[in-house]
Amino acid sequence: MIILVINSGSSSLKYQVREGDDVLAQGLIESIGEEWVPDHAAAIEHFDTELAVILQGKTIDAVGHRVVHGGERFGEPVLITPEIIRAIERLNPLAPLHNPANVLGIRAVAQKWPGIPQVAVFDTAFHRTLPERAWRYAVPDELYTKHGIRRYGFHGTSHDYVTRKAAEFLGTPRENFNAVIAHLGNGASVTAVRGGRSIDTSMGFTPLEGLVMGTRSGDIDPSILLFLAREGYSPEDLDTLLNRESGLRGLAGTNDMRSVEKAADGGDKAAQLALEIAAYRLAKYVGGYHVAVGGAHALVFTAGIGENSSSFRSLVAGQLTALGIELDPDLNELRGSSARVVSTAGSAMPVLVVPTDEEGAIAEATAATVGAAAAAGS
Ligand SMILES: Nc1ncnc2c1ncn2[C@@H]1O[C@H](COP(=O)(O)OP(=O)(O)O)[C@@H](O)[C@H]1O
Ligand SMILES: CC(=O)OP(=O)(O)O
Ligand SMILES: [Mg+2]
Repeated sequence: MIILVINSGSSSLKYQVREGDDVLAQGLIESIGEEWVPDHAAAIEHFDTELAVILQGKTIDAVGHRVVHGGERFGEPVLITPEIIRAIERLNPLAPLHNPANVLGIRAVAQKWPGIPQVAVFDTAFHRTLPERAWRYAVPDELYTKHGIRRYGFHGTSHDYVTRKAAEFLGTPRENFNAVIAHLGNGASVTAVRGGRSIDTSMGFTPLEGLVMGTRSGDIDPSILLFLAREGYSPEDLDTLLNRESGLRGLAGTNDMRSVEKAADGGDKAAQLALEIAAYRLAKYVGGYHVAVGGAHALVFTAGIGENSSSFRSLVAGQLTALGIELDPDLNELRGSSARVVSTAGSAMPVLVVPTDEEGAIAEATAATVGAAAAAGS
């Protein structure tokens, strides 16, 4: 089965064409909204020509989409229908950077290839096992019952995949595996895994809570919003401020970790402080989640920063000596595309780097969902 996987961001679209474990094509279209790629439909036209060459007459059997917010309704991957699109759209306000783009991607595919089965795979799904003490905010009940205000958690496809790979790598049955998983990309989140399931995670009602991210503030005192609102900031101003102008960008002027590290190496004090704050905040979560899972068997780094930045891993580990965590400087510098240990033999728990593969996991889920629907229909 040939599957096209689409991960639509607000201004970019990542795609992969997979046949089983083979990646036949992949790409990234940036600057959607600019003149040369006005919208997501135009982005699809961009890679359609390339697809025709690669597929050589074969056709795509199904399309799998990463959908960031599934709310309380969506757990398992679902076959997309017009009703499902509307339900995803109703969740737009909860993931303003992500869900509207996801819907645009789905509609663009439906328009381009009418009738092709499309599947939505939700970032929130893996966190449906959170116990209530972790997903409840300490606010009056009607905020939950009326507005659905609770912790949902995100990056679930990645946390789930990385949990499976890490357990396999260590030879631990998943159901006995406790770990702290740090997904550090443009968006960043950390998950407490107990018995192979998510029991707590740093992102909350939206992907804004938790760690310092590329452009997002992560945790702040909510009174700051009230204060700024009284100073005349509108809801849109606050949204832009915290979702797009904060995090590494707010502290150091850029959301790209490579640029922050380069500036810090060159002596830029703001960049050095940004790294320190981001590492410190993550280390505090790791300590908390080590307690939450009843003793982690591993600390796992993944995604763009987690997989590639040895210096950020080292900054974080430097804050975790109280847990007996110790990185091996040589192993930490080694690069690789498969799971590996970066800690010393004497470290109280292994520190792993496990490359994530959200697209592979989405392709697998898409094939399974389409297969099951076909079996049910025949
Ligand atoms: N070699 C590297 N060293 C440090 N940071 C890196 C490196 N490669 C990628 N990154 C960082 O990873 C982040 C992007 O991660 P990624 O997982 O691709 O994000 P997303 O999927 O959310 O767009 C960026 O901040 C980028 O600078
Ligand atoms: C949910 C989220 O933050 O996703 P991303 O890291 O792709 O922005
Ligand atoms: Mg990502």
